[in-house]
Amino acid sequence: MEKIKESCLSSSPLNMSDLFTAITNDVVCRSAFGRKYRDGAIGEKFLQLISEFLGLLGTISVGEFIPWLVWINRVNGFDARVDYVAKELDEFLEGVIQEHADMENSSGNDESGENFIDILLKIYKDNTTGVSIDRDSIKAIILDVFAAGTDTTSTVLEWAMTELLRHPIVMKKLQNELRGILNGKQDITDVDLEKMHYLKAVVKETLRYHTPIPLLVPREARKDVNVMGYDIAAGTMVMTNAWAIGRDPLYWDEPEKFQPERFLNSSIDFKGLDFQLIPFGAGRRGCPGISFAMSTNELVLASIIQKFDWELPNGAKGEDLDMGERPGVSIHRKIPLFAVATRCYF
Ligand code: HEM
Repeated sequence: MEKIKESCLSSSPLNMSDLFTAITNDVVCRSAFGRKYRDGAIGEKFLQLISEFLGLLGTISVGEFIPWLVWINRVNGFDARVDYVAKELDEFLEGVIQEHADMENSSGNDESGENFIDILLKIYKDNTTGVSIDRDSIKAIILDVFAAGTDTTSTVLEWAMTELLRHPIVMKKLQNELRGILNGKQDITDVDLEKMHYLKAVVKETLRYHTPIPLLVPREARKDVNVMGYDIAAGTMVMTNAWAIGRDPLYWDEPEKFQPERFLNSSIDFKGLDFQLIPFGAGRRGCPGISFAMSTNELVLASIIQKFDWELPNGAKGEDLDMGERPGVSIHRKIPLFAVATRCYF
């Protein structure tokens, strides 16, 4: 907030895309690792590795689709990049785990400020719980949370802010709701968020209109099935186009318009039970991070929209914004979003 305030005082444009990436990195790092990993040589290396890792996840590997062409991955350097990133990330995560183990040894069994790694390490050491976990699994779980939770959440914030800047009436309506509920209060609580129905509708509409992972995560059919008249043989890789479902005119009125109002008097939710809106997938492998993601999205959006007025730089209009998308597992803006905080309310 201080950084935005500074830019507001000097009326300088802020790279909102970078800002949202930094916030979500910090939030997930503090929950998963117990501290931020942004500054210094280690932080820089970590961010660069994560970016490589996500890039590799989003790369189409020929061998995955045409198995006899798998040798191409060796020739074009894909396998070498995977090996390099796997080794470096493993070393990094080993270091993080060791740091926590050392801290615990030096400070006894202090429960204060316990984070995800501390809890996993406890399960690792404690064999009275009936649950066992090895060191590799700890590393895999932490990386899973980081990779699944950071990029996706910042994508939602980036597109939500883009749409708010393109739709000044929606922005004003949201600001009125937030300022009405908070009434000058600076800290936003869970109880406040519960009352913010328009905010929730804006986030839902962003998840529908800019589905962060458009093709979800591929699944494999375990047995022969028939879905809506289509035969799917056991072993077939199935991809779900959640983006297309979210824009299907059979289920949505004017699907190509960004209209949060459509969710105000509707019970449609994204928890995997209403199949016309499945940005988090569905079923037992559906996203376990929904609550974490929604709290982060709602809290960040509510804070920046309540505390500041926003405009596009150099008097640009919403319709001037480039809406191009960058390919990847989660779909970011092709060009970073810049905006100016024109007035500060704290
Ligand atoms: C807006 C943000 C997010 C979106 C759109 C999203 C979306 C998804 C999707 C589509 C899947 C695959 C579901 C399926 O195949 O049915 C998934 C899986 C997963 N997500 Fe999220 N996610 C988000 C945030 C998070 C966060 C914050 C975390 C953790 C803190 C998280 C952790 C995971 C994990 C661990 C899986 C794998 C689950 C499994 O394979 O059983 N996600 N997510």
